[in-house]
Amino acid sequence: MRDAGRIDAAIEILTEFENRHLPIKDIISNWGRMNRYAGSGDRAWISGLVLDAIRSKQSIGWRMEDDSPRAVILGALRFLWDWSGQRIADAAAEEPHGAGALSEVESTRLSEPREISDAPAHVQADMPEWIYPLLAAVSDDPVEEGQAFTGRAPVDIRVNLLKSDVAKAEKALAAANAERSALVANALRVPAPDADAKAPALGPMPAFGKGFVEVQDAGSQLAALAAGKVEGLQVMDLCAGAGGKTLALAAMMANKGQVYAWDADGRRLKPIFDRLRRAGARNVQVRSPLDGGSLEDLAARMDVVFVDAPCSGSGTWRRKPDTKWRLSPQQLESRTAEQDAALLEGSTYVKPGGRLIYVTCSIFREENEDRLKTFLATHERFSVVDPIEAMASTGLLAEGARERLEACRNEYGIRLTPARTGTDGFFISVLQKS
Ligand SMILES: C[S@@+](CC[C@H](N)C(=O)[O-])C[C@H]1O[C@@H](n2cnc3c(N)ncnc32)[C@H](O)[C@@H]1O
Repeated sequence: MRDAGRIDAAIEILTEFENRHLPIKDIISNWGRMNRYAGSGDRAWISGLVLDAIRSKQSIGWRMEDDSPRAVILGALRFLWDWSGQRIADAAAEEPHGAGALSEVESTRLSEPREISDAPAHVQADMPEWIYPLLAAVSDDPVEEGQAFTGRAPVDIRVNLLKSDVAKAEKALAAANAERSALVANALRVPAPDADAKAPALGPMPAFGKGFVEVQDAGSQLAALAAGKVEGLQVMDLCAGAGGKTLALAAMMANKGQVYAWDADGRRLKPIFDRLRRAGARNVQVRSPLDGGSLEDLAARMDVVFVDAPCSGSGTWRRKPDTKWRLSPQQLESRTAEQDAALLEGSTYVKPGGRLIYVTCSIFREENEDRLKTFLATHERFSVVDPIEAMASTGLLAEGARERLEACRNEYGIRLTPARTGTDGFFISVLQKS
């Protein structure tokens, strides 16, 4: 496809998103199914543009004085992809697949947009207006925090120490420009590609197929490290889902001790079996409500219970930018009720002297500090302990990481954000039972 047709397709997809409010991933794959002539390069280019536009759609709409999908896509090309006004005008006017010649007003707005510094704060932060105060409550510079969520995310990789080591993995992924993580000793980072560049295809690389490495955000890896020294212990991953944290925990345990992986929604556990096999993790017992499994026998027996709680996913807005605009106050409220339930349930499996790790990939106080405060008010045997100390005890923090993490600490745990740590947003807390 020529750029003209690709731009028109991006406008069509963004229009569908604005009209139907469905997950953008589904809209893009549906578009691909209906337009089979588009090759993989075209689809990557189009979805790259659409996702960039969605990340910053409010600020672009403000600068263009028009928040229509057409204005936002044209503005994304100008302000994010750095295309000249002439290049955009030529592509738009191209027959027969262009989106239609630019109007005089569009040309003027592309060349002389409004100053973003004059926009209201939530527009500068590219946040829905109702969310901005939630961000402002947890950050000294909410605009900067919000803007950091508009960037493309890098791909972080966890080197599976059950099967490989960092030097070997670095060599195996050299073609993808993988570099060492500044936070986790056994992690690599493939930087996000520039605007219309294609991301390297990591999946087909042998290192992935053989289980030497796993894709996992460094923030998620740090969350697993908060379980501390777990080798030989009895560990429960209560909200295991597809097993991201389970795999990291099993590797930290060097296959010694036992992990019990559970999820209230047994269907979510489906990918875990293949992933465990590939990773060479042999100390994980998956229990599922789907086949009548239960955790009853484990009450008050766990050294560590890991609660990777369901959440709004606000920390992952760089990767799933549509969720920033689709989140509602009602959804946020239901998540907090689920968090209280998961925390309460998890606590029943912790033995005296054991630890309860509470993690969300959300930055909001409502899903983190407030939940912990509520829980601690009625569970006096639990108290907050130092999550950074727990991480450091694994020996897997990268040099210098400790100082960076110290800046993220508060009385309940640590909050990671794209602006502060260059990771997805996470909250990580460690409680100890007396
Ligand atoms: C954030 S996701 C887990 C992601 C997973 N740990 C990973 O690293 O890939 C949260 C999971 O918690 C599950 N869940 C929600 N409430 C639960 C509860 N009370 N007990 C167990 N699982 C629960 C959900 O079904 C969902 O799969």
